[in-house]
Amino acid sequence: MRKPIIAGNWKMNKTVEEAKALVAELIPLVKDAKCDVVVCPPYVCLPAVVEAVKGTNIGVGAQNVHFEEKGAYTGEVAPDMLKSLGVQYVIIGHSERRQYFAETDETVNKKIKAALAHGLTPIVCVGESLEQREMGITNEFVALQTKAALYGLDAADVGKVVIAYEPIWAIGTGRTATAEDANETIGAIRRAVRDVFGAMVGDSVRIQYGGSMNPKNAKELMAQPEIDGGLIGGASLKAEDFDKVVNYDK
Ligand SMILES: O=C(CO)COP(=O)(O)O
Repeated sequence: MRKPIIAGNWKMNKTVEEAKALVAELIPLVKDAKCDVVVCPPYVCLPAVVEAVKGTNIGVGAQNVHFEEKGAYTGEVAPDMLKSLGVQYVIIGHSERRQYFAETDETVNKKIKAALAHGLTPIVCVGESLEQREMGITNEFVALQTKAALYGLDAADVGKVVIAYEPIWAIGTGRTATAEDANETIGAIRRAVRDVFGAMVGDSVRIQYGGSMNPKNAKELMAQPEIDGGLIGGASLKAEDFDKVVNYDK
């Protein structure tokens, strides 16, 4: 059985004060959740959020990481820096980073390896554009992205990775993939993992859906056999909404 994992990607939202207030509201609401609960605030909020969630069931993730250990990389943050703060997860290869910040399959692969080497759990994002979906190449494209992201990893490490399937056209648009489409594409991602790393790893790797997932559609998406959780943008910015997604089963 794969334990569901629901993570909030706050993107570039919340000051430190706002982050503390949101987490304080969230802690009692999600304390009995059956899934793993993660929040991914901006870098500057990480110390305060890590401190605030101590002793609770909420894990903390960053939204990006550099692949080098240290050095002349102005503006970047190394895996060790996150680890020493008490951060457990890191989102890697979000489509916004691929689109606006020149993230490539190659840098995504390097970042995943660096994160794993430092004991951070990568949340690796893959997903097709609207054009690719309309061309009918969604499954091939996400399989390719997945194989490129995980290239050269040990099977044991792949088992620790979380994959997030986020169709680009569904992010922040209010358009969600139908539960069946999301399930089918996630099935294709799982087959890609199985092809390279074997059935055991393919069957155990957790794959989230992301893209306008919210209190209204969470239950239906989570009922799909291939969907092991969610990566939530807009609906993770309000405690009330994120609570309803995390507690989709109540
Ligand atoms: O990109 C996302 C999470 O990483 C999804 O964002 P929305 O939930 O706002 O569509």
